[in-house]
Amino acid sequence: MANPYPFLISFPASMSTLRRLISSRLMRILVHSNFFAQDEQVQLPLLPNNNNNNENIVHQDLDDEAEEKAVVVYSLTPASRLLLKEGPLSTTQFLLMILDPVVTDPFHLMGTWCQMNNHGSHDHPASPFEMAHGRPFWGLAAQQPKFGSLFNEAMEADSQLIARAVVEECEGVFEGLNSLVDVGGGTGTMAKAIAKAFPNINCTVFDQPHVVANLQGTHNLDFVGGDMFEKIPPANAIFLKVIIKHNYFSLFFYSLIS
Ligand SMILES: C[S@@+](CC[C@H](N)C(=O)[O-])C[C@H]1O[C@@H](n2cnc3c(N)ncnc32)[C@H](O)[C@@H]1O
Repeated sequence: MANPYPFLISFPASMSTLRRLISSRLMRILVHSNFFAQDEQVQLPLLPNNNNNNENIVHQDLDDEAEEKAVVVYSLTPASRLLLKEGPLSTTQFLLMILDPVVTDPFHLMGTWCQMNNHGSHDHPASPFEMAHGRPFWGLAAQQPKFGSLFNEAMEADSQLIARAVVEECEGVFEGLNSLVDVGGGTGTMAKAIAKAFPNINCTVFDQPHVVANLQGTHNLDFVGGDMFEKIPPANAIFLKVIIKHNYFSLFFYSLIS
């Protein structure tokens, strides 16, 4: 069957033997970790350097002389399909966010921060994140619009993936509800999916004022700005997704990527 997820990896003849070897090893690791599936290995003439045939994932595996004439065909797996930018359930933005230096830099301070905590110091920063950036996560996300947008897009990508399972597999949870408030609901991806699947439920997305500013609702969806620690809009049900204490934000992401 033709690979429905076209992708081409080719190693030009100009590439050094060492780099080819490294690329070949890298592909093996990616296959081993289920990022690619190795479909077949066929004896074919080497592809021209400027090959534009992108019907299959093709990798010229040049470990030894025998393999020099072989072409190994790979295909994407369910895990790597989630990383296709164009896919409806793409998690690319989420990955880009957790790999952003704003998120990764604090990990380098994790050891120092833990030691400060162990020594009972009272004026230590609340988290490795605060130690690196001098302010809490939400403060930085609000003050740096570029990172704020990256974060919101990441959460939208995650919600798109989860929303499908929630509305299709957990239908019963929403039975009998007239209203629901998604507390810390971000830009409303999850609430939009719920409001669409259950038109009788009035959904409110409640988040920090700058996050929901200028977002348009529908007949059964509205956006309200505020601080969840002060007051939340009343509703039959409260929905919480990925709401965690900011002190542990770094640890949360650490557990995601480790
Ligand atoms: C990790 S995100 C989760 C977003 C969304 N629930 C999701 O899963 O896609 C946490 C959300 O809580 C919001 N938030 C943080 N502190 C808040 C507060 N004090 N009051 C209201 N919302 C807050 C953030 O702006 C962010 O959108």
